[in-house]
Amino acid sequence: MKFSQRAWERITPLYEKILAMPFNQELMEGTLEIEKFKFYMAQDAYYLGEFGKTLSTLSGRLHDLNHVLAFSEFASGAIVVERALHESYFKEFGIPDLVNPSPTCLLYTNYILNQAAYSNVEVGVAGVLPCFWIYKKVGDYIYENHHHEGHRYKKWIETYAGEEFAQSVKLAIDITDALAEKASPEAQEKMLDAFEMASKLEWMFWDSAYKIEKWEV
Ligand SMILES: Cc1ncc(CN)c(N)n1
Repeated sequence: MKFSQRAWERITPLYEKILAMPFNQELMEGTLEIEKFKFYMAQDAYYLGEFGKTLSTLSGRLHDLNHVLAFSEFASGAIVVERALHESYFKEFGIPDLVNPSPTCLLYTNYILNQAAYSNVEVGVAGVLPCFWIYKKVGDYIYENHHHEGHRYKKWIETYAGEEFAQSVKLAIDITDALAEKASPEAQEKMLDAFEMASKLEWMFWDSAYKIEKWEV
């Protein structure tokens, strides 16, 4: 069985929980409070900068030049394409440019950066795969089930359900599978653990946005 199949099987119950989260259900219905969406967007802007750095770090550590190129393009995609989405919402909602990361956002970004810098490269790659794959699946689910007329969060929905994003996701899955094929069984277990941990952190990220998480101290 391919690594990606094993990985998805491992997180399927968690993925079902992600779909059912109030943040995603209300975003799909268009009833999500603007304040929650604004908080999410601001935190996600911080996240994307760190995600871009993580992808660049991985690009520099990969061996196959096709993989190096793919990760360097993912890095610029995360910063350029997704930032465009954020900027339009930033203007619409008046979100400040400088964002202090919430506890969950800091935890998540530090986790992926740390894995990318200090774990075996295939483990670092497995740690960013949920950022691609879960967003694609959630984006498709929301796209298929939302009402299309005048939806408040249309631009967000179209970004993650779009063809351009789909191609990146497929490539990220294929690269991860290729790296897993060459990895030892122990390294493959670590890859699964990193994939699962990042999936949990995706859940936490949406949850923290719904709660408008604050630093208590
Ligand atoms: C938290 C998070 N995870 C993933 C993605 C999609 N790159 C995102 N925009 N934000």
